[in-house]
Amino acid sequence: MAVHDMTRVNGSAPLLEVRKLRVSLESGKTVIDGVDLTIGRREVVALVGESGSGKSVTALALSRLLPAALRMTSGSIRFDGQDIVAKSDAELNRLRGAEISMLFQQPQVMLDPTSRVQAQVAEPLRKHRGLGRRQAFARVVDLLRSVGIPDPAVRARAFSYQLSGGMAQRVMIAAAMAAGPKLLIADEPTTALDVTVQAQILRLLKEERERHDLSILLITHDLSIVSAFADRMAVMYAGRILEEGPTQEIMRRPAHPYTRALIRCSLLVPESDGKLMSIPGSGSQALAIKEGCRFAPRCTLMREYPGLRTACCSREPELEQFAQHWACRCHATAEGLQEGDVA
Ligand SMILES: Nc1ncnc2c1ncn2[C@@H]1O[C@H](COP(=O)(O)OP(=O)(O)OP(=O)(O)O)[C@@H](O)[C@H]1O
Repeated sequence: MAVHDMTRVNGSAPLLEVRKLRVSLESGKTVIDGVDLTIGRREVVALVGESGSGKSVTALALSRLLPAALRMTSGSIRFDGQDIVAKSDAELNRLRGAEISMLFQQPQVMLDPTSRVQAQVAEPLRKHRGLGRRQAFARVVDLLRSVGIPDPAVRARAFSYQLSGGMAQRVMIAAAMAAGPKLLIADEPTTALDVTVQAQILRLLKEERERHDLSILLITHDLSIVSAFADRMAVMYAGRILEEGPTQEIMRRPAHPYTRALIRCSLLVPESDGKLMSIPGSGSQALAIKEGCRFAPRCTLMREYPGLRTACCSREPELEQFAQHWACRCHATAEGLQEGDVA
């Protein structure tokens, strides 16, 4: 049996390697339960899944920015040869913004309305690159120009409340890119924007990746964005990754019934009964399941193939390899794939 281990991506050592990450609430309740995640250099990896599945907590854990109520209880995080878990607060402070940057959903909320654009974009330049006021201003204007902001010297002196949502997100990207990070974690970066602006921002992120050899972890609910933008995707459910691999392969041949349901929901095409597809039940109770697959209570295969019940409900299925991607095997077994079809 192939073991889920991606120590190399496209033949080279990955930029980020997360192994068996666990995060719990102070009460002891586990919210991230053994996540493995690998991001190669210049690779875009999308993390998808329902609300509450643990995407944002995973992203925050990567640069050790968990809120006080949550703590990492085990696992390893290696970034560019560095052990993130062993780093001191001062070392993490130097890393964040310089080597790992973050981009969030609501740019107008994230920007300080009382401070000028130039101050906010210059902050990482002054902190991590030691630039003086004048040099930093010139660099800010260059950065604003590079993210497509017209009249950058004028906009640099504006306050962020004077910017549209799309412009504000461009400013956030300029600030995130200012110190030349290797990894950008983008948590729903286009969700608050209208669709035409969404496309512009995604195009800009693609350009940034090309220009700066950037790797991106993209968190999104939107599978059309994943399909257009991500090299690989990881599907998260109740604190675990259920399926992971090259985006186009998973979109064409999803193995896990949860992934299949997500893809069908995203198509917004009515089912045979005329209703739009939805996944019955909710994932909110799934973390409480101690044995077996967390998706089992909502799984259509479980109803169609009662023979699966013993296997799926008695132990958490391990991910196994199908062609180039990973998911649990019992679903393939249920669908009658022959031994030879499973790598
Ligand atoms: N500050 C916090 N305090 C307590 N629990 C939290 C906190 N932040 C997240 N959680 C819990 O951790 C789990 C994962 O939340 P997370 O925000 O990572 O989900 P998500 O997949 O990013 O959802 P969404 O798509 O809605 O942002 C949820 O059960 C959530 O309630």
